[in-house]
Amino acid sequence: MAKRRIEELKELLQKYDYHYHVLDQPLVEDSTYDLLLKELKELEDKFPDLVTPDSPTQRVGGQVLQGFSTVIHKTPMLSLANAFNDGDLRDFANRIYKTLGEKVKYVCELKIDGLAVSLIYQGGMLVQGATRGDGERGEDITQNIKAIKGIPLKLQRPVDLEVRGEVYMPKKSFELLNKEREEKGEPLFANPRNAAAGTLRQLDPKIVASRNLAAFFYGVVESTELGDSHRENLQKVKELGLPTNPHVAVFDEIEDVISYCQRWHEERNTLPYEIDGIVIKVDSLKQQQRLGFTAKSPRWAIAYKFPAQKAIS
Ligand SMILES: NC(=O)c1cc2c(N)ncc(C(N)=O)c2s1
Repeated sequence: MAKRRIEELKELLQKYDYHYHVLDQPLVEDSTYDLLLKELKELEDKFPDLVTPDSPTQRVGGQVLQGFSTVIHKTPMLSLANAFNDGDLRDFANRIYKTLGEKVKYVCELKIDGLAVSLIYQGGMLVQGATRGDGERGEDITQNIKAIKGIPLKLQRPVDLEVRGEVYMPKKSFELLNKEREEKGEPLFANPRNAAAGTLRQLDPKIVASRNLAAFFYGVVESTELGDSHRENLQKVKELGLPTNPHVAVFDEIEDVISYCQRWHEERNTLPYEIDGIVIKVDSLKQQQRLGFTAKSPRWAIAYKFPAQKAIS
């Protein structure tokens, strides 16, 4: 019966999307995927009242937008203070020890060179995607977010969640896109970050769908179920079906954080996406709360920035 088959197809396609775009381990050939999607589309055309917002057929909305409406972030999207050398990292550690009078664990994550976004899920369904904007107000890019296949339209559990992440363009997609633009005599994008930004600013979601953007999520804001450490929250985000970056490390000593930054500064070119540094956060949410924020950034986190890579001529 149609309703059951539609549910079955949605579940299959969502699983295939997750394995292909998040785990990078396809389960079926593209042709098989396309056939199932076509069958779902035909069934939904025959039974339009059985269409649900989490159906893969709803990823690329119909209309081209006239513009983006403004979103006011319930919790501001703050920027990170920067560290440019080992000394800055040691100062960061000393300030924290001075304030707390106790040791902390540091969580280190790759700083993805993309575009910060904030997603809101209600009852597990994606209801809004917004850019950072000025931190207080961003643009509503929900339509474009839905066109990014690695971003689930429905979470593995029906939770209410606001999650922060970075949308980026993998290096391979960037090279391909610039090759196409060169053949068409169009201006080239300077780097994957600009290409991702330019793509998310498109008013036509079909263009976004064609550009192969991806995302990593790294911060939980509003959630019905917060853990008590950043590491645990990252694990929760992953279990809910959101893509998270695999390179996460926890250290007790800032000297080990420094070597981790050094290592990734050397190895960054082996990654299939661009990073511009390492984000270091205090792991315990209680200790984060005690450290609080300055006017514009958390005292419990810092971005270790790599020196800009010389442009490859
Ligand atoms: N501006 C910010 O707060 C952040 C920016 C970024 C970024 N570009 N990449 C990764 C993380 C992370 N893993 O926390 C953060 S946090």
